[in-house]
Amino acid sequence: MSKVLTLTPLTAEAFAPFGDVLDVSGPPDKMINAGLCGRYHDRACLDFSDGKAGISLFQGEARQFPIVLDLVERHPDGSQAFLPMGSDPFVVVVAPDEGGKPGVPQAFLTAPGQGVNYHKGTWHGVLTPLHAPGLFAVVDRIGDGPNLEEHHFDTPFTIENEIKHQR
Ligand SMILES: NC(=O)N[C@@H](O)C(=O)O
Ligand code: NI
Repeated sequence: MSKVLTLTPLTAEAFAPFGDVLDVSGPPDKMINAGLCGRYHDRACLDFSDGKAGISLFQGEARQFPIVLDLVERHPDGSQAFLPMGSDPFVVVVAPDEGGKPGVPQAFLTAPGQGVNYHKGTWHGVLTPLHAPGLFAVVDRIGDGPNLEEHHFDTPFTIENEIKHQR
């Protein structure tokens, strides 16, 4: 038996306790390149206990709904940003920390072009594309040690393909 998670549109406000939403909503912070480019400046908190920041490419398998969530993870030593290299929405799952274990997860659907940056230590689902090729640039910590803590839920959650708009 699984518990159903409601999928809601990703908003910066709802995601704020967990990380940053990267998108070009609103006016740019500055115009550059002779007025031909808007710069949305310094929009994510990159935070690494040690090591260095790196950029990797992830090619994730596209998932079909209903999506079963039985695992979340976190990176105690660094933030992790997922920047889609296409315009397909993807599923983002986060959960609050409750005494070292994840609480009830929240599932979000990104708008086309939105990326996310999980703050250091935030419980999150693994990369969950919905469309091939599932190509993402990932900015996270490059350093020693696993920088990974996983939690397997005793009872999995199910994410249905039904978007509920936030009130
Ligand atoms: N393990 C890994 O690099 N990927 C995960 O951290 C993830 O969030 O997808
Ligand atoms: Ni991760």
